[in-house]
Amino acid sequence: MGTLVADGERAREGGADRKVVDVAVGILLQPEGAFLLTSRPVGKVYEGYWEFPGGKLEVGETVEQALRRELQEELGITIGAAELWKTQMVDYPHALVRLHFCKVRDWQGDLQMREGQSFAWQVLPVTETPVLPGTVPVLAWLAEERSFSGPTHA
Ligand SMILES: Nc1nc2c([nH]c(=O)n2[C@H]2C[C@H](O)[C@@H](COP(=O)(O)OP(=O)(O)OP(=O)(O)O)O2)c(=O)[nH]1
Repeated sequence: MGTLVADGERAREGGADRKVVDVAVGILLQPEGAFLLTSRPVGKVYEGYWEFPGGKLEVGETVEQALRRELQEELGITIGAAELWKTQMVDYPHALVRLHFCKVRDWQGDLQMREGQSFAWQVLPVTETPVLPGTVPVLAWLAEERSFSGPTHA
């Protein structure tokens, strides 16, 4: 299971030089506050787990460019501005990832699950299960922002 890495902490597993994989993640927000979760496609690590859509940065890409490409590829939508909100490192057995979470309020096109994912517009508490470990902190940040108390997910 993934372990959240605190700010300033260095991941020791696999040596100090363990490569960090940067990931751009989109929190698509409806005007009333519902947010989009998608399930990880068959064949990927953590298949079937629920997460915010996104993916790894390719060489030379900014977070915003990667997010725009990933959401086009995976969901068939074209996003407007992406506001970088929070960054979180997670140490998984398969990779050490740095997640760049961006809020997106503006996009064009109808949602298409191009990788066979499922999707759900959710509010707190999230009812879809299981939620990816690296997704859980976002729910806590949203809860704080919304003065929501109680469990953030089932
Ligand atoms: N998209 C996304 N990834 C997350 C979240 N939380 C979290 O820990 N991750 C991790 C899971 C993966 O290790 C990594 C994303 O990699 P990925 O395999 O989904 O990315 P990708 O679409 O570029 O994959 P691929 O082309 O290599 O198949 O980030 C989240 O909320 N959304």
